[in-house]
Amino acid sequence: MYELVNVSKSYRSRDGAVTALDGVSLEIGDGEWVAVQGPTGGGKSTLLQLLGALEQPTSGTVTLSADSGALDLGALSEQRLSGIRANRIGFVFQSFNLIPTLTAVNNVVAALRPIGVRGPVAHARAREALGRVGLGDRVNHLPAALSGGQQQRVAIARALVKNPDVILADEPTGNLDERMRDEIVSLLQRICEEQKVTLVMVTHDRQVASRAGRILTLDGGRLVSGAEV
Ligand SMILES: Nc1ncnc2c1ncn2[C@@H]1O[C@H](COP(=O)(O)OP(=O)(O)OP(=O)(O)O)[C@@H](O)[C@H]1O
Repeated sequence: MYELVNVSKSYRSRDGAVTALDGVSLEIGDGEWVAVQGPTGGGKSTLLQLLGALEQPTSGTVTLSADSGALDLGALSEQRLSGIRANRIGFVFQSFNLIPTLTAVNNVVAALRPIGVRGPVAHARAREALGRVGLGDRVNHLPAALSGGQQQRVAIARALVKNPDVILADEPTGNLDERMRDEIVSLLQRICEEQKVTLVMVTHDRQVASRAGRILTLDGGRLVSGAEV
């Protein structure tokens, strides 16, 4: 799915350049579930942003497999990258990031618009995705009328509705209590297994990470364990 070769990422800040990732090389296979751990500032979110084609590496290569051959994400135009994000990558965040003025179903429909799926077809697909995450009876609720766990289910439905190849989740259980955490992780695990979707999850929670097939540990921008498949 992904191959990273000697990837570094620096940001310019007022105090000079900050190296967020430093010489990271790794592979992530199709359908793998990988957890990303490490101390704060270690580079976890930066890695997810590179995998999500939201940022490009300062040096090294990030390649994403495609039917047409491997795509070098650092060499593509913003237009191509946004097409890849819209079609192939689902994002799930700690703070859910739902649009507060849209109902659950319309939040999910919004993920289909950039790939040209609209109208009744989009609504049918969104309802079906909400059914898959156990929210078939909440489709017309606004986010504020849903619990945190339910809002995260809507966000998962929104990520999955386009049938992505990969879900990138940044602390998806960070705002949930333990019971909700376990439900959300089980849901993501089950759906990704069923749909053969690759799952990369940043988490500070060791119990969550222990359920992944592999744990990557980033410290000071360097990959200190988990590179080997
Ligand atoms: N847009 C940016 N501009 C400047 N510096 C940044 C930017 N994004 C990240 N950094 C810096 O890069 C380093 C790695 O940040 P990153 O957010 O990837 O770490 P993290 O492991 O996700 O941390 P946390 O667990 O606190 O979320 C940090 O020193 C951070 O301050």
